[in-house]
Amino acid sequence: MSTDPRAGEAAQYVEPEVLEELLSMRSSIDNIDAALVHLLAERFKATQRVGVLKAKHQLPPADPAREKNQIARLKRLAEDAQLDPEFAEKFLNFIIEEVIRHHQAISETASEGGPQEPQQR
Ligand SMILES: O=C(O)C(=O)C[C@]1(C(=O)O)C=C[C@@H](O)C=C1
Repeated sequence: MSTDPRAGEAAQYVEPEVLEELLSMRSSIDNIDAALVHLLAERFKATQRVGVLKAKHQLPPADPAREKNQIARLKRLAEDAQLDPEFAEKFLNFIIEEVIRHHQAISETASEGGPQEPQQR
């Protein structure tokens, strides 16, 4: 039995040469997935800062005009990159929905007198 974590169920029914090719492709997929996780982590760190700023200045969590521009831009980029623009739109909307939830949570914590920056005298 193969112990290569990339093999999955394919190891049971694929010729060794095909399996080798599949594993090589899966290595690239694993690297890309790792990059995606790191990119998303950085994006959420940035949006966390935006959430704190918005709560501090009583700004609404969502900015639909900004979202409209982001989606239009991302769809253009997706088309250029031969990625389905409808998928790019759904993906960005999915992330933004989560960001807005985080912003709302930060704003609720702030309005309940939650963690605040030290007062300057
Ligand atoms: O740019 C902002 O104002 C954000 O809060 C970030 C962000 C995003 O995730 O890109 C999230 C919510 C807004 O509706 C627009 C954009």
